[in-house]
This record gives sequence, C-alpha cells and structure tokens, in this order.
Amino acid sequence: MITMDDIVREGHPALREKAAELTFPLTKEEMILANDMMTFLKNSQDPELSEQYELRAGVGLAAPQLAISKRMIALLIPGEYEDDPPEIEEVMINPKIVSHSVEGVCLKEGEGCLSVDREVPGFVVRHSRITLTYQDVTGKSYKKRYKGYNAIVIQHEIDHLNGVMFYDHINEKEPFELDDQVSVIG
Ligand SMILES: CC(C)(C)[C@H](NC(=O)Nc1cc(F)cc(F)c1)C(=O)N(CC(=O)NO)CC1CCCC1
Ligand SMILES: [Zn+2]
Repeated sequence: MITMDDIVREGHPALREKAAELTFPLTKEEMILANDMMTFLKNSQDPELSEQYELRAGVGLAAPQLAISKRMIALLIPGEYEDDPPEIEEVMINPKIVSHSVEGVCLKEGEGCLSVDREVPGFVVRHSRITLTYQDVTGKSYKKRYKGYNAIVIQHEIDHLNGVMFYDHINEKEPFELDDQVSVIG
C-alpha cells in the first residue's frame, strides 16, 4: 500500500518533469498503480487508517508524486455532508483542460501539497470553471465541466503532471493580491 514514505517531496526531480501520456490498454502495472493511488486517498480519509499509517488526509494525488512520470491522477473529493457520496471519486488518465472561464478562483486559506512539508502562504489563483477531457482506466473518453473547489483540485493535480507546484502561482511581492476577476472561496 502507498504511504507517505512513497510520496516524493519538493526537490525530487520527478516533481519538475513533464509526465508522459499513457497508451491503452494500460499495463497490469499501470492498472495496479491507479488502484493503489485511489486506495491511498481512501485510507488517508479514514480516521483509523490515517492515524495508524500516519497519512495526511488527501483529496488528490498525481503519479509524479510517486516518482512515476505518467499522466495519471486520482481524485477523492468528499461530499458536503458526512454520509454524502463523494463529489468526485475518479482516476483520470491523460487529463486535459480544453477550455476555461476568464474568471479566477482561489481558496481563502491558500493551498498545501502532499509533497510540500511547509506552509507557503498566498492566494493560488486558478480558473473557476474548466472543461476537461480525460480517459478512465478502460480507455473510455470523457468530456466534463467542473467549477469551484472541484476545479481547483483538478488543476492542482494536472499541474503536477506538468512539473508545476502550487506556490509557482503565488505572487511573491503581493501573495494576497486579488484582481476583481477572482473570487475567494472556502
Ligand atoms: C495537502 C493536503 C492538505 C493534504 C490537501 N488536503 C486538503 O487540502 N484538504 C482536504 C483533505 C481531505 F482528505 C478532504 C478534504 F475535504 C479536504 C491535499 O490533499 N492536496 C492534494 C495534493 O497535494 N495533491 O498533490 C492539496 C490540495 C490543495 C488544493 C487542492 C488540493
Ligand atoms: Zn500537490
């Protein structure tokens, strides 16, 4: 099973590489990776298992964070209330933002990262609405729209596939600067 020891931290070259597209059918190894990435997110959000294995509660994970330079991300975004189904529970292969809103969005409390063991204050401005294409592990293609927090998480994970870290987006001089096209959520 994947634990925090398998997640590479900033400074590891894999976090600054452009990951390679996957071809179909996936290899057995790639299928196992997809499953293991989703299992990590589930374990990390389970009170007992996250304590037992000292996991940070994660909503998303990208293969480069495991030093695997492939365009695969796992998302497990909880629903609004305890017993709600997840907002998103999906492994996306070769995700691509094909269009996006002009408006921006950012989280009031800024962002963190499973691969970053420090606080980096500042607004991370992202597209507030995105249209995404991706394939699932069977190779089936999808085209979907996302907005708000879901859009933020997806953009954070796709950044990892392009060697981009969340703090690359923070304005060093004015970390909390906002222009009027940006809404602050969360
Ligand atoms: C870095 C960390 C703080 C662990 C962050 N979690 C998070 O923001 N909150 C959270 C966690 C849950 F499990 C359930 C929940 F509703 C909220 C996270 O997983 N990521 C993913 C990551 O590092 N991917 O590479 C960072 C988030 C910052 C904004 C989007 C993703
Ligand atoms: Zn991250």
